[in-house]
Amino acid sequence: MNIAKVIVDVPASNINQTFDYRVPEKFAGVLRVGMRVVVPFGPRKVMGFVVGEAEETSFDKVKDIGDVLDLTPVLTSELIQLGEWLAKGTISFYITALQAMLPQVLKAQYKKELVRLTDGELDQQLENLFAGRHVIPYEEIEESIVAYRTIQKAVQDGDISMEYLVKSKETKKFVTMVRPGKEAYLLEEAHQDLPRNAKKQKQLLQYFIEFPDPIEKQLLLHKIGTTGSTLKNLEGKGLLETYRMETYRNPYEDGSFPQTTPLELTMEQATAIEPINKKISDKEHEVFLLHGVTGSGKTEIYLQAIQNVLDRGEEAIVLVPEISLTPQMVKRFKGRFGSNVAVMHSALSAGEKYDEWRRIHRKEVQVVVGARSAVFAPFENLGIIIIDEEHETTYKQEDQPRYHARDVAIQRGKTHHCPVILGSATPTLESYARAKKGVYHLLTLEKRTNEQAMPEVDIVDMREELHAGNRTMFSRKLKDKMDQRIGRGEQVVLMLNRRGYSTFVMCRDCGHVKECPHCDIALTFHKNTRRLKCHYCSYEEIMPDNCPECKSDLIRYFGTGTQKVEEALTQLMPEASIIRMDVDTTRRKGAHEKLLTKFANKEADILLGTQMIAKGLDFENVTLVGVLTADSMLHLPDFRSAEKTFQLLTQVSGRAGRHELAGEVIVQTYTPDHYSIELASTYNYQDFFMKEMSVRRTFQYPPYMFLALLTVSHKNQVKAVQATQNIAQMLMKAVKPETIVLGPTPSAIPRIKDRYRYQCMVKYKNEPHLRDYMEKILDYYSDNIKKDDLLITIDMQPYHLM
Ligand SMILES: Nc1ncnc2c1ncn2[C@@H]1O[C@H](COP(=O)(O)OP(=O)(O)OP(=O)(O)O)[C@@H](O)[C@H]1O
Ligand SMILES: [Zn+2]
Ligand SMILES: [Zn+2]
Repeated sequence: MNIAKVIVDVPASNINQTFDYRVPEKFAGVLRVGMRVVVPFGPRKVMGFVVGEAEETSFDKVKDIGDVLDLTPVLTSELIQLGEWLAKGTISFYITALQAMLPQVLKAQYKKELVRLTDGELDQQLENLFAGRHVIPYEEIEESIVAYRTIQKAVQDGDISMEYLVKSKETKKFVTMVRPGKEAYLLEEAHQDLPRNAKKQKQLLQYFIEFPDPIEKQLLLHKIGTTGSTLKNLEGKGLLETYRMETYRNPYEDGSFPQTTPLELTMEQATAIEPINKKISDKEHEVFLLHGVTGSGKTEIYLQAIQNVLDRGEEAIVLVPEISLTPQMVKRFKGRFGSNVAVMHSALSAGEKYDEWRRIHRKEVQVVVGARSAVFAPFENLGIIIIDEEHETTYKQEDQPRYHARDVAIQRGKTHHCPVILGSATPTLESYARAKKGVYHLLTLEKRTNEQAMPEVDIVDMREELHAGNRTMFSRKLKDKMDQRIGRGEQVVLMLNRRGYSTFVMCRDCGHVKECPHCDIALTFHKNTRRLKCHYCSYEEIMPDNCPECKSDLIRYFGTGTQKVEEALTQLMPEASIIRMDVDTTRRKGAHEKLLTKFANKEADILLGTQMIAKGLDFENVTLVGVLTADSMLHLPDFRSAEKTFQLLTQVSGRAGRHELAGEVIVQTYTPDHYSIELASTYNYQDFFMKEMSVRRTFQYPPYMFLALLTVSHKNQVKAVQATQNIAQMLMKAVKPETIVLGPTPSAIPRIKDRYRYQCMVKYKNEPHLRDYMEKILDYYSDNIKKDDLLITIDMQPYHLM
């Protein structure tokens, strides 16, 4: 390659294109498409991706590539194209789309070093470079005479490796290994020659006489119960050798998952998997919507379809919503496929994420189970992509590039000619409507695998409780049932639907609510610090003793946080033991898993938590599920609120009675007649779908119409309104007459961090050029964006309408 076409790390609209750079002699034969480079850009040096190559360029003055950051490409050609598609579809910069596909560590220029992995002879130039050291700073290459080719080859041969210095507490990247330095009979001789009192040395030797395989030093010392100095003695005599070996920061000890074998499929499962397997063997793309009630064995279908893919030497991506929340899910995949599985989710440290990514990149695993961004796993032979709980909104990314993992999965499925499975007990209206139209292939599982009936759901009207004089947050029925179940040694799950709730502060005398001075939103009360905090900016203040308006001292906090429920529960049922699970108690890594294990071991009677307990949990002994406030989401300014309520109630009800013991669900609500609550209580997805579709048709929302949301923000309110007004007019002139342009309207949160926010919504059926119009708008305002701090965000598939 003479000329490299580079996308530089400068996210600006006039730079959203490739630039040509000459490849200097020292990188000839080394540089390949998909690698990251450092290039001069104006007065600066910036990072960039090589996305294409050419023998010559039409530009006169072309600068040289400054440095090469990778020794093997980090992006495949498929991902480079996917990046272009993604940037177009979401109206993002190409560079932003490319960076979204890579682990954090590869997005910036981290310090690097070269690590020697072999004790064997290296190339002489490399030997001189290392000069007896194990690790050298990467910059030393630049000052040395060693050719990049030589380094690249040594890396490919596994003699050295290039490491990023990631700031991470886990530095245990290399372990020291111990192995015999001499043949077994020589060890035995030495063993006999050792003096009697050299007990530990003898034990060490004895160990290697019995087990000559290398073993990790720490483990060995632990086994023998001795220290490093004993080992040093034997090393000095040449009897044992130590060396360093690279290990991955493996957050899941593979060995700790009991192996599982494929189950014999039920009739329903067998019928559902057949067309999937057919597409796998025909190497054809198709999207399947697997609609199966909770506990119907969707996961077993995924596992067996994946096995089929692996048998063909192909690879599989499984997306699950924020996997840290479902360690049980990881267990199921690791249990079936062992160390062939990489796990990627946000709770991993940057270093851990990079390690998992690298196992995929190096083709050491064939399966990845991960959250949203795992859809970009750099596999080259994909045989299936699975999205579990496809209705989860976490599959939509809320920053640039604002993509939905479902769209990316389908795009990759087309490229790789492989099936995509969307699985859910409560599919989104969009997906189900597509399945009904035959765009997706609908597969249905109506029964639980154990033929258990879905648990009975009882709706309790909390208004009646109030009339009857019960002012607690627990209805009499729920309280009675809890007593009964706990008395029998069974367990209870209580869910507090906190979305849309917070603990705000209000004056009981004048009704004044403390709001953030910079954002139009109530401050949240944090009990442990007695401070009020804004969840949109970082503003905080001390909880006042008196109302700032009327000076009354009756200023109190309201709302139902999990803490508050826990307190009330302890008062109501002092003998019951409770595990509370919410953002506060699960912040620390591994905390989530610990709490769940405790509950599974029956160390508590009640598991109390937020939404996070609704998904994927499977406890044998849970026979009662209580939902404390089913309707708190219903009144949010979001056209999906009924759908979300239905989904959540169905999911959480599915937690009860999954095994031998029959389960029961109690749903407390102030709006017992709302169709989403009524229909969820009878597990009637079909009727819910029909009803909600007619609502969406009436109000012209998806899936009848597509939406695009444009949000403008500025410190000056007038400027924000004017720009939005102008944009709405520009759009109205451009779009078809049947397309609806709404706005300017203040956003649901009209001010955040002192910036006023206005929005313009487009509802359309068919606007093939809408993205172009949007880009023109960004172009038109590019000066104001750069110089006047105007901010315009465009979401072509909005989920948060705030
Ligand atoms: N063919 C089968 N025979 C016997 N048991 C099965 C079979 N398939 C699945 N199971 C068991 O049934 C239970 C429910 O299955 P699974 O968790 O896969 O359902 P699911 O549809 O994924 O549920 P959810 O939507 O609640 O996550 C599990 O304990 C699983 O091991
Ligand atoms: Zn007051
Ligand atoms: Zn604020």
